Amino acid sequence: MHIGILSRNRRLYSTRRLIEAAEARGHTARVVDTLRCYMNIASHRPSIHYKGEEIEPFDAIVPRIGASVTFYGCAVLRQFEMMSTYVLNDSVSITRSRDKLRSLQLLSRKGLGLPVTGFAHSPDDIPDLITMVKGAPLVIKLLEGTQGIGVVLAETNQAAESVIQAFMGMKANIMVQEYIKEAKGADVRCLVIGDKVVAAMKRQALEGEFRSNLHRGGTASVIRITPEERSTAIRAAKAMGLRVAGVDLLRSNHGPVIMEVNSSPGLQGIETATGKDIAGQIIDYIAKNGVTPRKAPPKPKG
Ligand SMILES: Nc1ncnc2c1ncn2[C@@H]1O[C@H](COP(=O)(O)OP(=O)(O)OP(=O)(O)O)[C@@H](O)[C@H]1O
Ligand SMILES: [Mg+2]
Ligand SMILES: [Mg+2]
Repeated sequence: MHIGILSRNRRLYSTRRLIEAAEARGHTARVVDTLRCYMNIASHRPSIHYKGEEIEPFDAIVPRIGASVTFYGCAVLRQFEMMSTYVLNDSVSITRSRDKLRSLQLLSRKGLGLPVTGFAHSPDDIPDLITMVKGAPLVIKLLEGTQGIGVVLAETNQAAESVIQAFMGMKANIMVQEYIKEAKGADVRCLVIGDKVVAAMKRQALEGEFRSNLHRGGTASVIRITPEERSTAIRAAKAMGLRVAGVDLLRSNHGPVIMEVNSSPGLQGIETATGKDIAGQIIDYIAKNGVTPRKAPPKPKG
């Protein structure tokens, strides 16, 4: 196979590992800088141009699209889809996963466990919103935050009210969530490939911190997950339409609750914690399940 890895930077751990894994299996791989792809979308024969030339055909594309380039990255990925190239995660699923509210609404519809979560626009509705999510302690989150930045724990209703007011005053989109205290500052990352959880790790927050993000000083260790956690993670990835996903769970008193589903999960933390060759498993999955024949684009219907 000839695999294209959509990534901004070839030196990133996950990108490097995917190339290594592809080459180790006798495939070829090329890093394509997402932001250097450009295209004529009105052409009757969809194509992508790259640094002055039409890009070569790929058997599969592995999108590694960072949160800051979601919009353009998904447009490029959609163009590959137009060209009938197999994409590991498709543009619709990635767009979906980047909107925390939309994701939680979808997961809820599938009956998956979630922390009680509320969302409101008007400051007039704050007291009611706080009551609706059962009062403090509450977690308040910026919808577009990452790496734990913009996630605040409010210990009292009064603190919650002023933090929500402040965020609303800044026109920031937020959601308000029940604080899962019994998780004790830990979450579980399940790495899903296809219909399997291939690896799982526990991330534990620093002493005195509730956010377990590795960027916030959290530490990762290998963990055994329960059958219920396993099936929750697999169903969550499926509900989102993702073939590869990092599903983050909290261990609550009423079973696993999903915090979020990541569509470009990092490989460094989980490979280091578990010692598993996740990049290799991703390439093996594509070789087995992916790769549509390149020369036969589907006939237009109707
Ligand atoms: N409702 C909650 N109850 C308990 N702990 C929570 C809750 N929500 C978040 N946390 C803790 O805070 C951390 C960061 O929250 P979250 O993952 O939602 O945001 P983020 O990491 O900033 O977003 P992203 O992962 O998309 O970058 C989580 O890993 C978890 O440890
Ligand atoms: Mg997170
Ligand atoms: Mg995330």
